[in-house]
Amino acid sequence: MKLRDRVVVGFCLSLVLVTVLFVVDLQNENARRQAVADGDAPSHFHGRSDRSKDAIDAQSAWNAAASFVMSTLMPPSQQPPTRPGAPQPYSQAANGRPPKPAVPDLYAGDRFADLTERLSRSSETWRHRGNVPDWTIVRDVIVDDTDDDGTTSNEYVVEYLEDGLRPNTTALTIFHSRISKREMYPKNDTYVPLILKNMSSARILSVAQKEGGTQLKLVIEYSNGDKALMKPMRFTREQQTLPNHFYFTDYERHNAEIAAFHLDRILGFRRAMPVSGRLVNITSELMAQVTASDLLKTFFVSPDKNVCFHGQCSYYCDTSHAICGNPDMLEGSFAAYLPTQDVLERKTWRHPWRRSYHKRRKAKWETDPNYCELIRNLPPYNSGRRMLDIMDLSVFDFLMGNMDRHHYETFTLFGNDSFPIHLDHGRAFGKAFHDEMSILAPIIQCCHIRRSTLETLLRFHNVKKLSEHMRESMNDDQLSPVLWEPHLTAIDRRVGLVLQKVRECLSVSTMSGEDAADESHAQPSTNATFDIDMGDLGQGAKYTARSREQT
Ligand SMILES: Nc1ncnc2c1ncn2[C@@H]1O[C@H](COP(=O)(O)OP(=O)(O)OP(=O)(O)O)[C@@H](O)[C@H]1O
Ligand SMILES: [Mn+2]
Repeated sequence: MKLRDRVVVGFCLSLVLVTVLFVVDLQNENARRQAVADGDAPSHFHGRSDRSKDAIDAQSAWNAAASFVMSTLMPPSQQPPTRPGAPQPYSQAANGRPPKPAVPDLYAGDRFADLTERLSRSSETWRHRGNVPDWTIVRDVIVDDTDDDGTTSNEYVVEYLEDGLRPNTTALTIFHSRISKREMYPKNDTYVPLILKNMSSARILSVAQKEGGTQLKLVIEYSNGDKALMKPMRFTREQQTLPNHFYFTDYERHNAEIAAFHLDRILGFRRAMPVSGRLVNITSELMAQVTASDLLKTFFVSPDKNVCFHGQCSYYCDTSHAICGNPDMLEGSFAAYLPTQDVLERKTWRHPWRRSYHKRRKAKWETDPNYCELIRNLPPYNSGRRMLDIMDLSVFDFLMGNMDRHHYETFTLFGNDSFPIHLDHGRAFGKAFHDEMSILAPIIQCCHIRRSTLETLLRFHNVKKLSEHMRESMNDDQLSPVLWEPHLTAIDRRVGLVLQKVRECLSVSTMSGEDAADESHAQPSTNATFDIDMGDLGQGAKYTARSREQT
């Protein structure tokens, strides 16, 4: 081939090559434009075909779906750690993670017709009616302790103490004079709303720290001389008990105190003092009214320019656990003050189903299934109302998840046959997605329930839900909504769980023939055989409130 021919062929070949390169480049350019129009970043995709883009899209969608499924469905312990040794999330809801999946409500569709039928049987079939003189022989599950005519005899503080109480000039002093042997206040009491209103709006005259107890509380005095016990807000409503905290190291929740008062009233117990929420200004309403220097010197301004204070107490009273306003507005619960001890003395009792307050030890009742037999032989549980009051307290605490019932108090004026005061509910409403069945231990182990309490629970289960009553009742509170919704769901679910336990008690007692009229099987008193120290069950002499954890 001549040189001229070679040049022509080479030129033609390079023309073809340039044309091919041009066409390829044109295709890429079209594809890039398409990718931009699809919203995809060009850098993800230069030089790849549509098929490979689809594959990448599918892969990333799967990865996202898989990581979502992993994070929502798998328990945290099985999830691969994001970084070895990385700190684990500190709390459940406050950190933005989705709340736990709903807890199944096993008895939502069960109307407990068997329990309703049992309650409808004529009164002649009730073996124990009125005061129970001897609990060692009672094996009835449902016990009716109202008198034969359906009434309950009562005595009032005012009949005894007219001279000792402050003059009846405020709603609270009148309330004090009407405290009775049966209850703190009567049904539909008109003084309760007045007291709630005053506590949430009256001018605060003085502020001091409450001695005793483990966490910070303030004694608030109003211009009319009335007092309230204030527990300040530490966390938002959604904050749950920290997973690694015991019941005795849990923080107190101001909203739990408010909700517990409403729950006690709705259940018809009326054994708690009225508690109201209030938004206060830390600077002008609290700090300005403090006179004690040891409290005053704990107030400070945080780096975020919020006003804070921490007070002095044995748990969580330091700079790192300070109570802070926003920037100086703070929520708190305000519990109406009880009459002073020198006027109306109270007695402190160790709760028979008290927990161990120890991180490793168990209480006697947790290991001894016959524990109730010990208790039913002991005063004040062996006669009168106290046994049923402990069962009521167990229902009350179970519904709100309160594990911190170490002691309770009664008014000594009325003797042993008087109600336990429902006090100190700051550690209730801590776990909305967990039902702590051990709180029902008194009911499970003794198998007794007061007839009126059972009727009330059945009504809440079958007619208007307890959560609806709670929502309505708490609606007027200044801090409404008082409870996080999952706690209200939990309350309804727990009503079903109590009813189921009562049903189980009834079926066991029927199977063992204890339902028959013959009571000859009554247990002899086992007073002589106690092998544990029950010495301080009757009083709280050994009780120190400084730090409750047992070492
Ligand atoms: N409304 C009230 N009026 C007067 N005194 C009260 C009132 N509520 C509680 N107290 C008293 O204050 C003490 C401490 O209150 P509370 O138990 O609510 O606080 P706490 O810090 O949770 O205590 P603890 O750590 O002992 O459980 C109680 O033992 C009780 O005698
Ligand atoms: Mn407490």
